[in-house]
Amino acid sequence: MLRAVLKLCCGITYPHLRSMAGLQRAALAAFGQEITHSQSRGQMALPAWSPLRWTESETAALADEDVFYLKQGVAALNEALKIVESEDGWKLETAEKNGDVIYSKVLTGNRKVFRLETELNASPEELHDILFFRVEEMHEWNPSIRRIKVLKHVGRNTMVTHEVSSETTGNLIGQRDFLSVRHSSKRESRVYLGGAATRLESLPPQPGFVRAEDGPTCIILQPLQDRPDHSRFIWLLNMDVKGWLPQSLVNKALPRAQADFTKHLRRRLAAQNSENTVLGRCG
Ligand SMILES: CC(C)CCC[C@@H](C)[C@H]1CC[C@H]2[C@@H]3CC=C4C[C@@H](O)CC[C@]4(C)[C@H]3CC[C@]12C
Repeated sequence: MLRAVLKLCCGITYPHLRSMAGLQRAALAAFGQEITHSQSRGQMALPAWSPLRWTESETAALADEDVFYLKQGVAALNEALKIVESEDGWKLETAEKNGDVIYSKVLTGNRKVFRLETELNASPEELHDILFFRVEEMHEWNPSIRRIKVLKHVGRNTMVTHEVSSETTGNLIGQRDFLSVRHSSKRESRVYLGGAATRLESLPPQPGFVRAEDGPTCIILQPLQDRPDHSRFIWLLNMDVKGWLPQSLVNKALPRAQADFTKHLRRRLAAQNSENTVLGRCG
């Protein structure tokens, strides 16, 4: 099992590692083995971004099922990054006054995906906190979400979540539920969030709900060069909403849902910022 984790972490799945020269890769593999040894002897602190960064007990307790979700999460992030970083085939959908720009692209198999790019008034760390670690609070600031529940944690950076969208609020599509694996990773100053539809025996599709499939999807959070407390926000929406709906309706609703989500995220950040100002003044 440990070998599986090591193989996973040492780069078969991370694209920037896959493209490394042979010698570098060998060095990294050796480094990985060293880490695993030192870690099992409890000698070494790993950097914050490292996917190997689990406590000894967590690693030891990692069941095959956990490795499965971890692998799925990492693979989802990598696949989504490949799509979002591809250069050709993107078409401008909308450009808003607030800076949101949405592009779309049709993938093989006729799936249309959407890439929203904008700037947000928060650092990548703050957004990581709001969008990943505090994902269960999302319904409090986003009316398109009914509820989100974390069903399983694998370490700090991987989880299985159940999401239910709202039945109303500008949603042309109707209520859906999603079961997803979500994974986050930090490299240098960037934060990456990835996700994809997954399965969990204890939560099969629910009667009365259409289970949609999210992903492979990702969000990239990158600090602005001159303002590190602001972020460039790039979000790939890649969703199969399922059910019987005209494609033209779905293709209209998705970028709208994406713009809407970002609008509420902005409001959430503005509320937090004004709260900080008040607290700052009082303190
Ligand atoms: C169009 C209809 C069917 C759906 C509308 C609601 C959509 C936009 C909602 C439903 C569930 C939501 C996702 C739930 C959880 C996460 C994980 C988080 O780390 C980033 C945001 C992300 C990825 C949300 C993005 C927006 C989302 C996909």
